[in-house]
Amino acid sequence: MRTLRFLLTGVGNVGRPLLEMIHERAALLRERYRLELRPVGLADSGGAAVDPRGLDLGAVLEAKQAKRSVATLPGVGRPGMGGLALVREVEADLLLESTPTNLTDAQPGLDIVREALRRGMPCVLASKGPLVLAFQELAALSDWDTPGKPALRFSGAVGGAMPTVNVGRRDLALGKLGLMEGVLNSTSHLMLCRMGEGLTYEAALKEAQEIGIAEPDPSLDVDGWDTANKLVILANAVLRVPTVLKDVAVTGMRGVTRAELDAARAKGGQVLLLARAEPREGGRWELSVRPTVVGGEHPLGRLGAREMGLVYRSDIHGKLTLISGEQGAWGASAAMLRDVLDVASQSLTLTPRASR
Ligand SMILES: NC(=O)C1=CN([C@@H]2O[C@H](COP(=O)(O)OP(=O)(O)OC[C@H]3O[C@@H](n4cnc5c(N)ncnc54)[C@H](OP(=O)(O)O)[C@@H]3O)[C@@H](O)[C@H]2O)C=CC1
Ligand SMILES: N[C@@H](CC=O)C(=O)O
Repeated sequence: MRTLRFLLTGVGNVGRPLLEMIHERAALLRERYRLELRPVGLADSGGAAVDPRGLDLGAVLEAKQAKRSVATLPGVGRPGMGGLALVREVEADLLLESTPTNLTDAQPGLDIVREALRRGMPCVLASKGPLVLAFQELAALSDWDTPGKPALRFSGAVGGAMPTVNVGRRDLALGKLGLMEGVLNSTSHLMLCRMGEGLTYEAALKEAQEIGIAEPDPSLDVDGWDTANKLVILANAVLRVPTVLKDVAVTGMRGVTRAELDAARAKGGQVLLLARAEPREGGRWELSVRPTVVGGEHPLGRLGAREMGLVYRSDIHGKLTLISGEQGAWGASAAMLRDVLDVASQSLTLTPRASR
C-alpha cells in the first residue's frame, strides 16, 4: 500500500467534489490501486488547515457545506495561511490546485505551482491561469519538457471529464493534426441553447451559476476568454506550438441575437461558441474563438445544452469527435483524480521536499 500525502489549494466547486470522491472512494482506491490519498493541507480564501496525520475530510466537507473556511476547523485551522505558505511549510507528495483563474497575473495559482514544482512536487491543476500565462515556464520546470522532473498534469482544465489533452497528446501520437474545432466552455454553450429556447441572458447565466460551471468571474465565460484559455492550453500541449492568449482572435457570445439562434435552428443546426485551430503555411496555426453557425451535419451540430465537444483531425487517425454529456464541475474533479492516478503510476518513488 502506498500513501500519497496531498495539498489542495481551492476548495470550491471543483475542489469540494474532488475531496468527496477521495473520501467516498477510499476503499476502491486501496483495493484497485493499493493507494491511500491523505489530505495533509488544504487552503481556501480564509486560510488553511494542516494535519500531517491526515485531515478529517468529513469535517472539512461539513465546514465548506456550511460556507466556513477550512481555517475555522478546531485544532488544525490556520487562519490567514495562504496556498504558497502551505507548499513551503507542509511536507507533501503532491499538489492539487483549483483556485480561481486569473488572467491578469495568474495568481495565486502560478506562484503556488511554481513553488511546488521547484520543490520537486508533482502538480495537478484545474485552474487555467498558470497554464495560459506561463505554459513554457511550467513545462520547463516539469516532466512536460524533461522526463524525471516532477509531473505536471491538467486534463481537468480543458473540458472537465472530456479527455481532450490525453486523447490529443497520447492517443493521436505521431498524427499530423489538421483543423481542430471545439465547444470548450459549458457556460456559454448552455446559455446559447437556453436563450434559443426563450430564456433571457440573465436567467440562462443563473442556471449555469447554479450548477457550478460558471467561472467566479462569468465574463470569462461569456466573452470567450475561458474558451480561448483552453485553446491556448491545447495549442501548447497538443499542437506543440508555443502559444499565448494574444495569438487567439476572440469574440464572445454576448452579441448573438435570438433571431440568429432561431435562424440556425430552423435549418437544423445551431450557433456554437466555437474554438478553431486551423493549420497554415510554415507550421503556423490560425486560432479563433467566435460564435459560429453550424449545420446539423457538422460533428458538433447537434450538441445538447449540457454537452461539450471537440473534433480532432489527424492524417493517420482520421476524424475523431469527443462529446461529453452532463456538464458539472465534478467532471473537472474526476479528471483531477485521473491525473492523480496517472502521477501515482508514473512516480513510484515520490520524494517529499516541502521543508527545504
Ligand atoms: N467550475 C468548473 O466547472 C471548472 C472550473 N475550472 C477551474 O477550476 C478553478 C476553480 O474553479 P471553481 O471551483 O469553480 O471556483 P470556486 O470559486 O467555486 O472555488 C475557488 C476556490 O478557491 C478558493 N480561493 C480563492 N482565492 C484563494 C486564495 N487566494 N488562496 C487559496 N484559495 C483561494 C476559494 O475559497 P473560498 O471557498 O473561501 O471561497 C474556493 O475554495 C478555476 O481556476 C476554474 O477556472 C476548471 C474546470 C471546470
Ligand atoms: N467555466 C467553465 C468551467 C470549466 O472550465 C465552463 O463553463 O466551461
